[in-house]
Amino acid sequence: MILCHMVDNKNMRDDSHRKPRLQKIGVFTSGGDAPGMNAAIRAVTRAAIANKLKVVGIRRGYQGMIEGDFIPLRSADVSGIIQLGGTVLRTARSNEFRTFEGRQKAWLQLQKAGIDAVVVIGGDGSFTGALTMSQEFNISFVGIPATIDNDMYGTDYTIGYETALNSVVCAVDKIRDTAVSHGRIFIVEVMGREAGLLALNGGIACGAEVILIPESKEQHDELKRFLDKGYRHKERSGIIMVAEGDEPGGALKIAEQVRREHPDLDVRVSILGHIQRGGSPTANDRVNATRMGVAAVDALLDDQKSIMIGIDDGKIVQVPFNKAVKLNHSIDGDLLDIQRMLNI
Ligand SMILES: Nc1ncnc2c1ncn2[C@@H]1O[C@H](COP(=O)(O)OP(=O)(O)O)[C@@H](O)[C@H]1O
Ligand SMILES: O=P(O)(O)OC[C@H]1O[C@](O)(COP(=O)(O)O)[C@@H](O)[C@@H]1O
Ligand SMILES: [Mg+2]
Repeated sequence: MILCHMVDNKNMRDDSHRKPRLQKIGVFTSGGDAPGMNAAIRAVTRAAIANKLKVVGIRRGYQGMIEGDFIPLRSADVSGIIQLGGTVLRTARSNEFRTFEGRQKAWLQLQKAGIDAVVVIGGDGSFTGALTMSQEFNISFVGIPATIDNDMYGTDYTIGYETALNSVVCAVDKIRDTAVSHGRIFIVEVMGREAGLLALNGGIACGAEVILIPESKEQHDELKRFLDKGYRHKERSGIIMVAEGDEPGGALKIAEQVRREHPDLDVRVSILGHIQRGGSPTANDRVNATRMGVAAVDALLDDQKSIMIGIDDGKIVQVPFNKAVKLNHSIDGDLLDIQRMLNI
């Protein structure tokens, strides 16, 4: 159960309480790109225009904000992008924004462009940056969670996760074909520096024999059990799914260990890498991005600041940034139990 504030969907709005000062908003994407970011940019732009606001696209994340890389966005500018992966506004990881001087430059650029409030589409790092800047300068941010890691507290979905999960499943199904044909153990590494959700659900969906994620150390005993007991299949094949951020290391480290302890096994490594970040967003990613984009503009019009829009149990919610970034999205322990039970 996520503790956060539920919001009703308001189709008929009474705008009389709304602050007249809000005239121009900025929107940008930041951190790792995620399929569905474009659907969110489109929804934010058109919802803002529908509410008589001007919209400015900030290119290349916080780095573009520092450099004043701004473009006006009209309705036609976001035509034909809902189905595109990546982000038309481009993205960046900006070290300069981590400094006070960098954030001050960014604020001066926003002032110069007359931007009153900003929608940030990104992950935990982007929201941490937005929170810090809003505490130092007079600017409001509302966030839309977009990361293939799905590692934000307070929302069941982050934009891009479902698309990435499907990419993992498509890739691993193909790896399974060759693993079985050759009787090989494949150690497949999926993205997630600190988060194992892609590995966990991808592993379940592909029937992986072992799943290794940073959130559960016990899984290494599972790996040992699996390798020691031999195999169900006399073909001696199997898929070991490992999250990039797993201790003591990713797939290459695990492969070294398996080869050392079981030199008889034919082991291969497959690191899926950035293929997981690209591609056309799934229908759900587009719908969620669209709902959250509209809700983000609504929140700014309601004078909200430093909150993330999320989806909890199908409903739009607002979660304070400090909760969304500091608390963890918990892993469903039942899924690990199920995986162990079925792996007999
Ligand atoms: N603690 C921080 N203080 C200020 N800015 C930050 C902080 N953490 C992240 N950022 C900014 O947010 C950007 C995106 O964060 P990152 O962690 O790379 O991606 P994501 O938002 O997808 O988690 C960083 O490149 C940096 O500019
Ligand atoms: O593309 P980069 O900069 O190497 O970053 C890789 C990281 O980005 C991600 O794909 C997404 O992370 P963020 O959404 O936090 O940016 C991680 O799963 C992965 O560890
Ligand atoms: Mg992140």
